Amino acid sequence: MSKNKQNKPPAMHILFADDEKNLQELMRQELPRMGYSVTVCPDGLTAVAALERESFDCLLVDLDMPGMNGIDVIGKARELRPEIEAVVMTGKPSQETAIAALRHQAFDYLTKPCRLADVAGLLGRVNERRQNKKQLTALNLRLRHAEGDSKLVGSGKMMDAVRTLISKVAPTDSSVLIRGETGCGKELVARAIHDASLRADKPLVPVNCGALPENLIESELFGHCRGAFTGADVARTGLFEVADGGSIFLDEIGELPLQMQAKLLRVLETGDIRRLGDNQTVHVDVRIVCATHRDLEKMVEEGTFREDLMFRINTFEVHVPALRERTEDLAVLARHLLRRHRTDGADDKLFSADAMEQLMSHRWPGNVRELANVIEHAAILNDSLPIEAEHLPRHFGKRQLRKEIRDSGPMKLRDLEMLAIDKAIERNDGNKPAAAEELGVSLKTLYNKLNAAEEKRAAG
Ligand SMILES: Nc1ncnc2c1ncn2[C@@H]1O[C@H](COP(=O)(O)OP(=O)(O)OP(=O)(O)O)[C@@H](O)[C@H]1O
Repeated sequence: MSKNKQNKPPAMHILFADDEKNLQELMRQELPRMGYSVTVCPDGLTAVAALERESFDCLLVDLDMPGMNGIDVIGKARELRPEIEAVVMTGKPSQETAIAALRHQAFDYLTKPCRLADVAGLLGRVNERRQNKKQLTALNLRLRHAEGDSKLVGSGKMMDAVRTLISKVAPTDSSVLIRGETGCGKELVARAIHDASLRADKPLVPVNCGALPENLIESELFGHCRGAFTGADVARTGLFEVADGGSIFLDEIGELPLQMQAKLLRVLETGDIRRLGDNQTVHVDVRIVCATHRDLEKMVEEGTFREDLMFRINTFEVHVPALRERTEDLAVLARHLLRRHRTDGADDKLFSADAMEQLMSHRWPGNVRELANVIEHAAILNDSLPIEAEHLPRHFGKRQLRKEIRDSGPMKLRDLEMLAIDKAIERNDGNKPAAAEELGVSLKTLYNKLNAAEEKRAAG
């Protein structure tokens, strides 16, 4: 097979229905020459019978046929083969028929007599649209895979409360502020809100405010004109415009610099955005969903977050609980996350009792994201099921600590405490607030203990 042929999209299968004998013959002959296969029908009823029997990519149908007209054939085709692209042909064009065709989502409209070149051009466009739809489906699949399943797993009391809040606020157009620790599922909640809203068929555009370089935030959010700044070689549509009609998810809103907070507030209040370098404003209709793991009230006190912006975004708050606060969901979440990698095995045989006990006894400072990573690690290491404790990451949980205690011989309680502290700091790559969180003490207590140990060491 030549390379060219390999790249060619598969030919379309066309259903042609028209009562004109000449046209039937013409299409029977010419459509295969254009590279398409065709089934020719002399009337509407025969066309419907063909639709029941075979699947087609495109329906080319005359409007006026004896027995069943073209609009009814399209209607039936929509029921039987929803993916089909329909093109209407008529010798007597009128506004009513054009409107009826559009109402049935016909792709286009051909007036008879039509030239073969017009038919070829139109079928080329139908084919292109088909390819674009396929690409879109493939991209959506990839996106779903990258984002994971958007189902909110967990049936404990706390997740039930979150779900109730989502179902109440979703259908309104209120701004929502989602709060919770890092990795606890805030983005998933934002998606659930959007999916249950009246904007569900429009885009949800996620923006990680913490990941955008400060000098690019404004152009990312509001767009820019060509030449607006050095390097702006082409105009760019901002994410607010992309989200028009849908929702924007401003993740890590607490990371937004003060100057941008002021600009964002203006946009939220008026709905008008101005591209960088443009004098005109554009009106957008966007629902705002924000998330943060930061204490915004404290930031307001410290002067690093605008109070007026906080009031604008927190009309409605959803608090997503940390994983350690809802251990009742841990087993079902662990199974759900393992199913992202494995489809074999019965649900109740996915983890050994020992492995599950270790998962249950961990404090999960990184929440569900940490659990997802631990499980991915285990799924890669273990070909068979159940997942055993030894497949969990080496530094994981208390296993390592237990082993060190066993290997170290007699030990003072104080030393045991220091060992737990050292391990927690090591596990969290030196991040003391995360280590304190994992140990279940305040950061201040952790520092006090470290200082006391240091003083003791210095004193010999
Ligand atoms: N209730 C849940 N059910 C199923 N999967 C979940 C749940 N909560 C979180 N996850 C999964 O955990 C991972 C992290 O979730 P998500 O990105 O929503 O967290 P986040 O709070 O937005 O994180 P960050 O604070 O870092 O932005 C994702 O893979 C997500 O699918």
